[in-house]
Amino acid sequence: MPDTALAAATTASNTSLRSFLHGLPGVDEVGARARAADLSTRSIKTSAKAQAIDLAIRMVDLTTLEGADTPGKVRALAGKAVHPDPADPSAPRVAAVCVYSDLVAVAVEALAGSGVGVASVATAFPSGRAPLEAKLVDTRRAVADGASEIDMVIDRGAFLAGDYLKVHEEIVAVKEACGSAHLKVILETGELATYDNVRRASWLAMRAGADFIKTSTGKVSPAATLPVTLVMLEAVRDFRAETGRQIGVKPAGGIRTTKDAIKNLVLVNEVAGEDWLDPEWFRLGASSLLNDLLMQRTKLTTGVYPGPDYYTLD
Ligand SMILES: O=C[C@H](O)COP(=O)(O)O
Repeated sequence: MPDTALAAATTASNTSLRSFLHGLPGVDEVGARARAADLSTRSIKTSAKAQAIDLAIRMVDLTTLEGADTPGKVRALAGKAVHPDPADPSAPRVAAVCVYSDLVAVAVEALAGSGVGVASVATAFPSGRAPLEAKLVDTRRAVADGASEIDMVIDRGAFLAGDYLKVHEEIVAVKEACGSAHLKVILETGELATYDNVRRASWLAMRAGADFIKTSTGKVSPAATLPVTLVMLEAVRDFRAETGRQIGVKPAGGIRTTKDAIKNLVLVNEVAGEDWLDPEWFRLGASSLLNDLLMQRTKLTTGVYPGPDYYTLD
């Protein structure tokens, strides 16, 4: 894509955004599925597996996003984020704990000095259906309480209706409200209907200032499928080639096993490249992946699986 096309997309008009996004090359859906399936069959050596598991742990955004969340649950999760395996201090800490905005202050206090970030969902998560003013209040409150990362949802209704300008402007406004906090933009790919839309939404979010693009809220199925993550990894790769700016990727929702995590890491390496194989550029949003990573880690070290009650609940 010529630079002039990219420059034109910065003009804040729906016509220019539409022209840019619909001018992106179409996604070969069959090809994307086939490539993701092919890459997911790659096996890795035992020594590489140990490294991959530790990397995956360091990439986890340990998430609780339930209506029944309590300060006590968030404190327990924070403890687990810092010391995932109480019996093995060599187990690395996770990247961040991800909570609703009203629980940010609790997480920040519990994680003070730990190096684990606090991410907060915002902007009327998970639906995204609220006036922009309310979304900005939500964002500013989370940042004021100490969130270092904001996970915003896009307005899928506006996107699907072709109102790209509204989506663009909301992301720009939320980015500004974030201040120094990093902004992850959730596309909710399970509602975007086509892979072409996933590519368009990725570019729209990146153009508007996203630091990360994230697949899903975890509240809609399908969530983080490998072909969708592949399309988003292609987008960040191509965006960096065009602009020199590197954007992170966060698949989230339904990632529960070490196998799932390693398939994602293979995808990152093969599609975007090893520059993305770092928690700064790739995260795994998950509420119940960490225990499986810890179990597989212990199995590699000791040769036996720990019992089912060994780890605290995710
Ligand atoms: O952002 C993370 C997701 O909400 C987690 O989804 P999950 O509960 O399916 O792991």
